[in-house]
Amino acid sequence: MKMQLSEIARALEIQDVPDAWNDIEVNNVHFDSRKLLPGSLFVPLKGERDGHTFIKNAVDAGAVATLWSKDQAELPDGIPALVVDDPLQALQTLAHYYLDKINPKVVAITGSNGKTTTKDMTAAILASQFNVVKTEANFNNEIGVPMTILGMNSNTEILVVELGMDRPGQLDFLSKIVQPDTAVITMIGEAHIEFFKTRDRIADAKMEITHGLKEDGVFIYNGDEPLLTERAKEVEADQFTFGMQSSNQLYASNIEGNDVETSFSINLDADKRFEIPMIGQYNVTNALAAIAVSQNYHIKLDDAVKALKHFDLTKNRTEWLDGRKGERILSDVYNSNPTAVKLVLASLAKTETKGRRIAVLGDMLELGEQAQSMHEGLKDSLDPNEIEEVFLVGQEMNNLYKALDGKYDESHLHYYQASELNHLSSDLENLITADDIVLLKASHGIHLETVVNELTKN
Ligand SMILES: CC(=O)N[C@H]1[C@@H](OP(=O)(O)OP(=O)(O)OC[C@H]2O[C@@H](n3ccc(=O)[nH]c3=O)[C@H](O)[C@@H]2O)O[C@H](CO)[C@@H](O)[C@@H]1O[C@H](C)C(=O)N[C@@H](C)C(=O)N[C@H](CCC(=O)N[C@@H](CCC[C@@H](N)C(=O)O)C(=O)O)C(=O)O
Ligand SMILES: Nc1ncnc2c1ncn2[C@@H]1O[C@H](COP(=O)(O)OP(=O)(O)OP(=O)(O)O)[C@@H](O)[C@H]1O
Ligand SMILES: C[C@@H](N)C(=O)N[C@H](C)C(=O)O
Repeated sequence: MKMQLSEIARALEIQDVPDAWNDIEVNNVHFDSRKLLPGSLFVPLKGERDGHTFIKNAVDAGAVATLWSKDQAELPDGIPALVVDDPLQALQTLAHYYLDKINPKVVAITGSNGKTTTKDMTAAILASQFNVVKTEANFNNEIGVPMTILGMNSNTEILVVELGMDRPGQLDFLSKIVQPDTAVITMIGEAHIEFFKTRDRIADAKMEITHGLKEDGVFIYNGDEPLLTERAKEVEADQFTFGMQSSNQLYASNIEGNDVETSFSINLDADKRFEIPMIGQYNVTNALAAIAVSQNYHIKLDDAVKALKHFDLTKNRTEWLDGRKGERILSDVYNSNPTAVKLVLASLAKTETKGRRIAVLGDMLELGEQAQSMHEGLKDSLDPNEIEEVFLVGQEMNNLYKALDGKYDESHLHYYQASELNHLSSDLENLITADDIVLLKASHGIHLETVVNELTKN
């Protein structure tokens, strides 16, 4: 972004600012002094600590102005301060103002799983014809979405923004900030079900993404999910469905996969053959969502084919890596929940290998009272004839460990406390050979990426 400080003050309805602010240009916004660039507006937020205490760091890093909570005892030295009731709310207000100013088309994407992958795929296809800005990494909540909006530049034509939630009402709030022209729901799983109790209530919360949809907006959703098809009847906007079933307006056929890519055809044009550099039928579903969005913006299918062959995928989403001993590592460690684990285990079981298939599964968090049964329920996705070695990590995975007793010989079934990741890494190092495939999947909070880093470091 580029804005005069005086314009930012007007956007925040701050009166009587110094004329000198007309000559101060702000070219970035950040809430972390360790990451902000010279010329930035610093936004002090409260986490474990209070961001206000890092104002000197922000000034040293080149901040040219700062938001400042009216609750602070005194103003900061040596930097223009825009005094506001709440810096987070001010960040959101500024983002809404800036979105209106740039006025891009907005594609908003949510879903229990697949938001980030679909966002990356969608942005890649749309970029073949438009100037696109997309959510970086997983910046998808009440802080991340405003940051994404403020990351646009004056010639941004389409904003592809990921909207996350783990409580009712959050998507309603975010949808009304971004006011999408296109709202996408990838699927309904069990992510954060601890705070919803049922998938029905997760679906209710996901449908909130349509609350900010523009008058002439389009709602694009996974038509294979009954929880969505039934709720879509209440949505007045134009709609478009994608999925594996031929009842969808866009569906895939002739799906073929190997260990590094998956190809498929679509009903819109049988002559087109798509390839994605990922495994898993679920990633075909994500690609269908992206293709569906692209047709809303009249992108040629040939351009969609090209874009999906090679696109910039955010790390740790079913990502192939090379292990130190020559093994292939499938890193899927950003998050985890039952549907995702079952699907990625099914993909692993079908992946060709000269050696063994090894699954390293960490706890699935935020499942609430269903945690035990959902962890035990993974036993049906593990077959020693397909996945020879199983390593389980975390308190909840102890339930699966017990459930697999008798199905796996104890010499091929291993259990670790979440605090024993170093022990797990060394045991894996000792076991793995160059011909093996190793899948690692766990919730973010288990930090299985530390094991991935150990297995892949040069
Ligand atoms: C407020 C904040 O910045 N939090 C980030 C901060 O957390 P922490 O509590 O550790 O902050 P500190 O106490 O260290 O510092 C306080 C503030 O001071 C700043 N600061 C610190 C040191 C310094 O030298 N200079 C400084 O300026 C600092 O920046 C703080 O502002 O740090 C963590 C580690 O980096 C961050 O993770 C934390 O970020 C929070 C979680 C956040 O919300 N970040 C957003 C930008 C974001 O979108 N993060 C996404 C993950 C979002 C997510 O999990 N989404 C869920 C669904 C939505 C759930 C929603 N209810 C939610 O709350 O998230 C999903 O399932 O996808 C990401 O980072 O990937
Ligand atoms: N369509 C899908 N259906 C089921 N599981 C999926 C789907 N897409 C991705 N996954 C699984 O979810 C993992 C995370 O994918 P991705 O990051 O795209 O989801 P997300 O919704 O952005 O997650 P988060 O809520 O953490 O942002 C993948 O590595 C894969 O295991
Ligand atoms: C980290 C956040 N995006 C998330 O998905 N949390 C759940 C609990 C997970 O990590 O599986």
